Amino acid sequence: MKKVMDLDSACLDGFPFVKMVASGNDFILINNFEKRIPAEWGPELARKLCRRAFSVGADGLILIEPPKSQKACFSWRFFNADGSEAEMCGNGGRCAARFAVAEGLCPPEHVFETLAGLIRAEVKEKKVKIELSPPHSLRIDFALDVDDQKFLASFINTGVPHAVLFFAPEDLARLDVKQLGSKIRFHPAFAPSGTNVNFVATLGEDNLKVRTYERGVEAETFACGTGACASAIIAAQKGLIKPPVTVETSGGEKLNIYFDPKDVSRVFLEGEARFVYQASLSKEALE
Ligand SMILES: N[C@H](CCC[C@H](N)C(=O)O)C(=O)O
Repeated sequence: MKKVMDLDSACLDGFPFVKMVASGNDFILINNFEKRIPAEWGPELARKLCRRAFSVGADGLILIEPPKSQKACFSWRFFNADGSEAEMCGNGGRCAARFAVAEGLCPPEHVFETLAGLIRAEVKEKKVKIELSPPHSLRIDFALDVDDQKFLASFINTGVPHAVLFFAPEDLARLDVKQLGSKIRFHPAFAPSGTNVNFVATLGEDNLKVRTYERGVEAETFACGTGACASAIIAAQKGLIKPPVTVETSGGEKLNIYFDPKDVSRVFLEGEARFVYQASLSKEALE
């Protein structure tokens, strides 16, 4: 007898989903308003569906569900590819907002619920702008020893935790992001939750290049929305750039970040969120 905890692939056979991408950060989105997918299945469903080559493949899985509060038109569950549930995802949030409008769940301007708080979204066809939850836990320029290397790091939580380190552009280009990123991601300084790790170069007074090692994907992704915002805020606090900031992501697409350097409680992330395809699950995709 299968417990409800065990994912029942048979009942997911034929279940509709869409694949979306935001600057190379790609996601599987499912309209779970009827709550046919129990919350307990989220981690295992994410691990199975996000596994590239063996299934759909994505950086994360997003379940769109009814809101808990009157202020929002949907709530979501966000799971990284490794099955870990994250409080927030900037690029995933932009995809979710566009998907919710396409599904007829929300008007183009709406609010949705995440574990990091309420997120305000503005959908204008492919271009989506969201306001993050107020960033917190800012720490600028502290020493970080990684094995026998010493780094100057900064930290901020933009819905999820982000460490930020600055490099010269030529050093950033040749950096082994996976090797160094994985060491910092699990560094004791960021225990117990760990952190995403952003490697940043200043390209001009309003232009950054950001490469991100993502917690829960455990790899460099082509873009990280909350990481781009974290990098822009810290660069401004260090006097390196002036907002609005254009962030060049690893995948080559640009993200626009808006905020007042004197009041970083309101941060806006803007970029394209695109539909790649819609399909239905085969139970074999869950084997
Ligand atoms: N991997 C992140 C969540 C997704 C963040 C990223 N995809 C974004 O666009 O903000 C974490 O577990 O903290």
